[in-house]
Amino acid sequence: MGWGRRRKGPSTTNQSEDSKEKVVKPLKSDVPFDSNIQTRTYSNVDFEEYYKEQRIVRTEEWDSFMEILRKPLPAAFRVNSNGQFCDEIRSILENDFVKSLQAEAIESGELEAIKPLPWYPKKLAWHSNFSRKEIRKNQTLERFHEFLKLETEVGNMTRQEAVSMLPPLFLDVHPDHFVLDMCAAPGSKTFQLLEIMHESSEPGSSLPNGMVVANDVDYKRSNLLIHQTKRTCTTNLMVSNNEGQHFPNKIAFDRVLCDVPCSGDGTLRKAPDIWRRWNSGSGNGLHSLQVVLAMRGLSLLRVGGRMIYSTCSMNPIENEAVVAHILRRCGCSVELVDVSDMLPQLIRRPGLKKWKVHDRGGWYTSYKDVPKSQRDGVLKSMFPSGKSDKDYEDIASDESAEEEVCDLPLERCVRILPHDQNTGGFFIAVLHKVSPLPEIQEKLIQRRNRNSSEKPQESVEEIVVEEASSENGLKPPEKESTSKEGTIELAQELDNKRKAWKGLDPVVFLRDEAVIDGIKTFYGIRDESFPLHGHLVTRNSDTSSKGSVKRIYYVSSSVKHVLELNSAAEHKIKIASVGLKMFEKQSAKECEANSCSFRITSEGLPVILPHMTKQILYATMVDFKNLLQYKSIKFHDFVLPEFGHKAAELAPGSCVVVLVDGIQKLESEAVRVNSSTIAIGCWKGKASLTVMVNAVDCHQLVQRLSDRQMSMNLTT
Ligand SMILES: C[S@@+](CC[C@H](N)C(=O)[O-])C[C@H]1O[C@@H](n2cnc3c(N)ncnc32)[C@H](O)[C@@H]1O
Repeated sequence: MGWGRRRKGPSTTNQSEDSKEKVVKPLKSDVPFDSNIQTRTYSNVDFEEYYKEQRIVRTEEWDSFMEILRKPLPAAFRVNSNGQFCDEIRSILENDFVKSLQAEAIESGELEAIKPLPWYPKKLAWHSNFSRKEIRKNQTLERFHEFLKLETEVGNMTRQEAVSMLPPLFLDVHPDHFVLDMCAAPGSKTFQLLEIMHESSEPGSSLPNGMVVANDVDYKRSNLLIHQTKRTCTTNLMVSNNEGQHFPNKIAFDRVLCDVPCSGDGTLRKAPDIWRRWNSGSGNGLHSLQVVLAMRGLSLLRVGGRMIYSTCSMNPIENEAVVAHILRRCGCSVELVDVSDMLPQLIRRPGLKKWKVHDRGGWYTSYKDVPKSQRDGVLKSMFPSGKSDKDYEDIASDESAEEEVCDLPLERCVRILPHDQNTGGFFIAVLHKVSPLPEIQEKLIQRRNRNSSEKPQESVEEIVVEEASSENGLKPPEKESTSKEGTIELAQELDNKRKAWKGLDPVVFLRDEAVIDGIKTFYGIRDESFPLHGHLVTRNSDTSSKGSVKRIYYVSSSVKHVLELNSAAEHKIKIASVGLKMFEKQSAKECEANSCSFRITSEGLPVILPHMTKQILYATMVDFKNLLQYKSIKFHDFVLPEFGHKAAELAPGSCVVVLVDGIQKLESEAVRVNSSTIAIGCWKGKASLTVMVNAVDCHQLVQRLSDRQMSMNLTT
């Protein structure tokens, strides 16, 4: 609301007496000459007036609601359930930091310094009563800060707002699900979705059959996501840069997370600058985009699938109004799910059934009161009844004078308010697709009538996908190419479309048989255990000027399938990143005869190790720790000479050193790899073994191994 741009309030327009009564007086900032410049950082008169009017809390709660909004948000973090040290980290939190930070908590008037979030499974998510700023600045908290920093950097923990952890939990993701995260960046929920998907798979067992497509229109924010999700070491992720509302309708997803762009006033405690900028226009301005994103999400959802619509805003125009509108559009084909039995420890409020709409002209309780001049910005879908002028004509005037109440079961929506459990504000609606959307059904009937004599009967689901596909010019592939030949054809086709997306290199299946066979032979990888053909991809940017490949990524069968669909659909999905970087070319100088020029990357190691039968060394703790500490050790300098001999005998080049418990296991041909196996990538040179792990990971590993030894000493 800028200076000199005020419009007339509705009370000055030509309206009936009835409607005048229902128009609430304008906000203070709409009154002429009342400055909208906020002098205090933590207040905004418009905000207060708006939410009082919307009655998002009871009058007697108002002060506690406002009080907590002015307090910094406590830090929250999650332990990565797939991390190698998950149990250790949880135990350090429970047994060390809960006690050692307690004195600090008492001093600052809190009962507990850190505690597990009661509603998050397996004590994996924690809440600290200190804000992120306090943790950074306070000296006593320094050790805790260092711990959080290091474990976050190596991927064992993730800092994430408590409320932002909710949508992936409500989504109920299984390992075989195809999941679309429509507005995914910077990616904390994508990370969590992948964790949930991988949770039940042990290293060595097959990769999950499902996958996550993490889409965001903003490529810069997507880079944050790519960086953040690197730590999950997943082969089951594709990152794309499409507009969510135009996401190609080729794949029917089992789950869709629609965490839409919003005004974000639920994050006031974390981002206090919102106090200064807040106005009701932001929510109104986003409503239409939120609706189209949610509608697209539902059309991409397979029948029987679940979608979460979520925002970090408290504004009903971005929340209940959007949900009500999409429910009205979808009729009986979509249900709002009652999730009151999920996460019983979570304190939540029901969705609102009544709200009003505000713009620069003032407040409106129903669409018929909105002057024509304001109707560009105030839409009928923003109101509880969603009625148009025509609809109002059909109802008796005394009935239409009543305050609008939405007749949909919006109480099933989940509202999280900051003062209920010391969090940010959040909104979640869980939607279940019962049948194809009415718009699709309509087309289906028309088409059946047209083609009934010519075409064999198709299943509804096929037609939903096809129907949606034709909208985007997408056609199903003739058949899935699984053979080497098929892969080569696909790669050639992809090559022909190199310029498909400006600024993004196309994904190309690796077809160099010599490279693939070289890798398989050198590391002893058998096709029946871990097929490489058809699963290795690269990009132009990962190819040298002479055409030789520098980086090779591994994609799961699910991702491979989507790549093939996308290829058949003329690359409508704009792929920013795909799969897991597994092999990287070493410079010619480092590669000797009998060696493979591709080393295994740190992120690829956990995935490929269970399938390797060659280039593995087994080290005891002392030599393993020495390697981490000194980075490079001559063969004859290892504490256990036998280990040095084995290292000397190994083929030169990339290898893996696995930590084993006792000397007797050094002989073992293959240590069974499980989630607790500790291994590092190394390079076997002429006279020494060199660690190929970055300094931070080395430091963290030494730290964890020391902790482990210390706790073992204590128990013996
Ligand atoms: C609330 S944030 C998402 C946060 C994310 N889900 C997470 O947990 O880290 C909304 C995101 O939507 C993206 N966005 C905005 N308009 C979009 C559109 N039309 N299609 C897809 N993404 C969009 C923004 O770039 C932003 O990253």
